[in-house]
Amino acid sequence: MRTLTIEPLTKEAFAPFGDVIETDGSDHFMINNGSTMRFHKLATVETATPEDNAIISIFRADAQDMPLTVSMLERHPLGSQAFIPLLGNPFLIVVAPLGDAPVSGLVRAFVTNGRQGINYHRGVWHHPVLTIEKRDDFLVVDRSGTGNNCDEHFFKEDERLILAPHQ
Ligand SMILES: NC(=O)N[C@@H](O)C(=O)O
Ligand code: NI
Repeated sequence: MRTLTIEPLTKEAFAPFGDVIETDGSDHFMINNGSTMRFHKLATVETATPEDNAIISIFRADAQDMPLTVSMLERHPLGSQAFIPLLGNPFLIVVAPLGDAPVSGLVRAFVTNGRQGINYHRGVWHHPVLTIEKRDDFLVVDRSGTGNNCDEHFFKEDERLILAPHQ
């Protein structure tokens, strides 16, 4: 099984999968009579139909045992999904490009710097949220509506991957 190389998250590297929500290196303009910087439209919320809603939730996630065998990825075919850390901790991301199924050889892993969130574009394969801390909180912005919005793909045994952040 391939051990994933964990890359530092950058807008450029993550572009095939979605947006990086961060102030570093992001355009901004002043509002509120010059007292506030607005880092405007860092990402957009994708939905599928006019009846859909973009909703805001909080995920309180517990750490997975590491090293982790990545045996599955999921995607949301009807909308995007954003994770913004609430406690300033780095977290891990595992993604694969759009397609009918994730391709094991194209799976990539990233680690955030604690000041970054991400917005998975609609249909991008990703692992459910992966904390580094024992428990961590995320603001999550994603789509609510009718229909199935979560496809899961389970890798064959020889396609599984290893995520080993502490090695
Ligand atoms: N199921 C759910 O809401 N969470 C996943 O989509 C995830 O990416 O963590
Ligand atoms: Ni998800």
